Amino acid sequence: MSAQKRVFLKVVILGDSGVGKTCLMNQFVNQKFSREYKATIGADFLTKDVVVDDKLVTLQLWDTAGQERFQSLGMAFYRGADCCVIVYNVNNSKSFDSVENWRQEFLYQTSQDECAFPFIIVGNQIDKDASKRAVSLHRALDYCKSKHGSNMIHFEASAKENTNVTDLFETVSRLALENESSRDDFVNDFSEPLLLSKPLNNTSSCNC
Ligand SMILES: Nc1nc2c(ncn2[C@@H]2O[C@H](COP(=O)(O)OP(=O)(O)OP(=O)(O)O)[C@@H](O)[C@H]2O)c(=O)[nH]1
Repeated sequence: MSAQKRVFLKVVILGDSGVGKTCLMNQFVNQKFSREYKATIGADFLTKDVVVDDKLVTLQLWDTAGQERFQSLGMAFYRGADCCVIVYNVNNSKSFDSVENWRQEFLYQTSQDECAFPFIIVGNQIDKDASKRAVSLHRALDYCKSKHGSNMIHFEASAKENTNVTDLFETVSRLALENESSRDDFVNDFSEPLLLSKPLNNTSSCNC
């Protein structure tokens, strides 16, 4: 197979402990879900080859620790990100309250332009009983709208039931690609990419 130019994109996934960051990433990359909770220590990454609008892309997805005692280790990996995903659990109000703290911490650590840098906010675990809901879609959209001038998109998802996970990472890929400017591209062999060429849908909000 002939070598094609490949774009290398870095995505950082943040959010409180237990919201499902690892599970979302595993569902997208390995099509697997585990009920077992194993805390991420520092940060860990997986890669996935995708095609976005005829461009070959290697996504490097960094899963960072939500647990406070491991967080400072993970911050070292924020640098060079092309997109940031912040996850909360729709059944846990505190995890939603933390979203803005994660965003501010990321902006502080990376000195990114608050208006230009792309953030994707994800309400995970929507598969659980509706009576357990603590964060309504309305509340989440209001938060996004309140960040006037920011490049922010909101999704709801379930890593367990694989709801919206592909659409979520398709949007991540597109936003990261748009944002990518000064990062290194490289030429590499290309094998079995996931084709991401259909129009975006299932985005529940708001490019503020
Ligand atoms: N019902 C349900 N459970 C989920 C979902 N996503 C994750 N979980 C469960 O939530 C727990 C925590 O998931 P993780 O993906 O490890 O959470 P994390 O955000 O990576 O946690 P840290 O590594 O501590 O930052 C696990 O027991 C998962 O099985 C989901 O969409 N639905």
